[in-house]
Amino acid sequence: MHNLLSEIRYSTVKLTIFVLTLFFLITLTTIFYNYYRLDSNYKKQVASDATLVINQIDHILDEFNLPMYAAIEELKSSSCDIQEYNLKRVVESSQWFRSLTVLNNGEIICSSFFEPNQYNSDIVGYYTKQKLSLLSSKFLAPQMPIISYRIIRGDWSAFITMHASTFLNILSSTHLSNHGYLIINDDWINTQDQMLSNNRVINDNLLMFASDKYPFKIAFDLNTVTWSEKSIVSYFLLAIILFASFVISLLYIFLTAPRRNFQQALLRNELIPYYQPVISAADQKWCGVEVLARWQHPKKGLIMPGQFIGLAERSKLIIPMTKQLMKIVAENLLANINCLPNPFYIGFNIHSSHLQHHDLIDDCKNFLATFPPNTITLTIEIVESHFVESTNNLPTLLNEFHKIGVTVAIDDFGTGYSNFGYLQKYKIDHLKIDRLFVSRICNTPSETHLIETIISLAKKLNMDLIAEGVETIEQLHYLTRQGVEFIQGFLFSKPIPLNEMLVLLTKPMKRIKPPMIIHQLSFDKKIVKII
Ligand SMILES: Nc1nc2c(ncn2[C@@H]2O[C@@H]3COP(=O)(O)O[C@H]4[C@@H](O)[C@H](n5cnc6c(=O)[nH]c(N)nc65)O[C@@H]4COP(=O)(O)O[C@H]3[C@H]2O)c(=O)[nH]1
Repeated sequence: MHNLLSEIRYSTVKLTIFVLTLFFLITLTTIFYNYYRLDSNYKKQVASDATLVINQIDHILDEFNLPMYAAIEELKSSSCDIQEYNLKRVVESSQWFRSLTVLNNGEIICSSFFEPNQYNSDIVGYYTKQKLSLLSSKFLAPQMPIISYRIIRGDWSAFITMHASTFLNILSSTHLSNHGYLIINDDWINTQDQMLSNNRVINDNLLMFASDKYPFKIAFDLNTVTWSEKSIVSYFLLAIILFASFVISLLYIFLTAPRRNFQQALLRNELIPYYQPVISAADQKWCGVEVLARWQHPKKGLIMPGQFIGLAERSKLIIPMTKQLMKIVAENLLANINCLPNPFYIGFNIHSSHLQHHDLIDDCKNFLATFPPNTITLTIEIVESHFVESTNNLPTLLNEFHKIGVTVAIDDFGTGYSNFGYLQKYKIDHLKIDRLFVSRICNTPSETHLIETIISLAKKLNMDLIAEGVETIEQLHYLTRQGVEFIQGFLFSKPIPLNEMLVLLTKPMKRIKPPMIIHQLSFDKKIVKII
């Protein structure tokens, strides 16, 4: 039994862990899936933005080549005096560059911006170090970084200067406008026109893209990107998933709490048997007991079956509960076998699900084997509904019970079923008249006829009758006169714990005599006398 309970506990714990882990994994996967889906979509978006920016900058630089080469060619054949005006016109008409300067053998020949007195090697070196340079302007606009672009044709070369913002504006038009950088050689500038040292920017989350045509790169720093910029939807989705996880976990814990409590009760042996005497109507002596479960709750006290049998059935703990009761009853009664009348009737309520359970027969065999032979009559009480709705294996099962000496009783007989065909179909030993009928004895002729019909039906089918819920002397005598063999009810005793039962067994059962006065009951015009 303990093994079975531990098994149930173990499998429940396993199931709980499994469900929670599964749930946790699903939630986590969903979160990561969404995160990475958004993240990879996001990275794709950044890459496509980067391609657009690079193409646009490449295109602008391409456009510079033509006027620069043209200026070199012009200056090869004419002087700066003549060409200076043209250079200035070219610059004015360009929406991009701010100066155009032509050099020969490294010396400035003509410039749209520099005066001849500024044509020194300092300027030349500064602006023509690289094909493309990012510089802080010395002359153009002191506060604004500039870009210089140089082309070479033989001994001749030319460079233009332009505001870095020309390219930075393009960078700013992307989704990550605030997190973009333009990198020329090793010089970094952000979209706010600030030149930075690269070690302030380099990190693992930096996406960098290089132009194939020109020596520049652009970079986006994803580290500085906030969630809200990535996607407010993903944020919201995460919150919903986490909230749903929380609610479902709470629901799970809340809904499974009664089952867990009951399971704990079984493990702590809080489910105990109470015994209600079954009395022989003929001599009013003990014949046996019906075992009725009680939950001895450590805080709530004694809990009646009406409050937990349903839970035990729903949570599939009714079988372990019955097995545990059988074990306790066997121990209780074996220890006191000498106090018991011989043979002693013991009735257990068996739930219909237990009848499908393959080891019920073994449990009954083991129960009987606990006692010396022929000292105990074990009866399993099955509610009427199970016979009516029974499956095909019921006849086989009933045969098996009879083979091992277990008798079968229909419990709560007559409650709600009008088709009694099953009574002939199955071999049933006892019929327990429900206390509803017993309580109506002598009420009206029709109700009395009903119980008479049940009694005569049981007799015709050779079944022993046990009347449940006998509370009054009138009911007792009426049932005795009708030939009901066994009586159970508060008139003799309520269900009691073992110690009280043992005390009761030592005393002779109180004998209930017929009423001294002739009791007259009037049903319409008939007079019935109960003596
Ligand atoms: N008013 C009144 N009541 C009387 C009188 N004589 C007996 N009773 C009550 O009638 C019920 C008889 O049990 P039941 O019909 O099998 O009905 C049982 C049975 O269906 C179920 N039950 C109890 N123990 C078990 C169990 O171990 N296993 C299963 N499967 N069901 C159980 O719970 C039901 C209720 O059990 P209890 O509360 O113990 O209620 C018991 C008993 O206390 C009386 O004279 N007057």
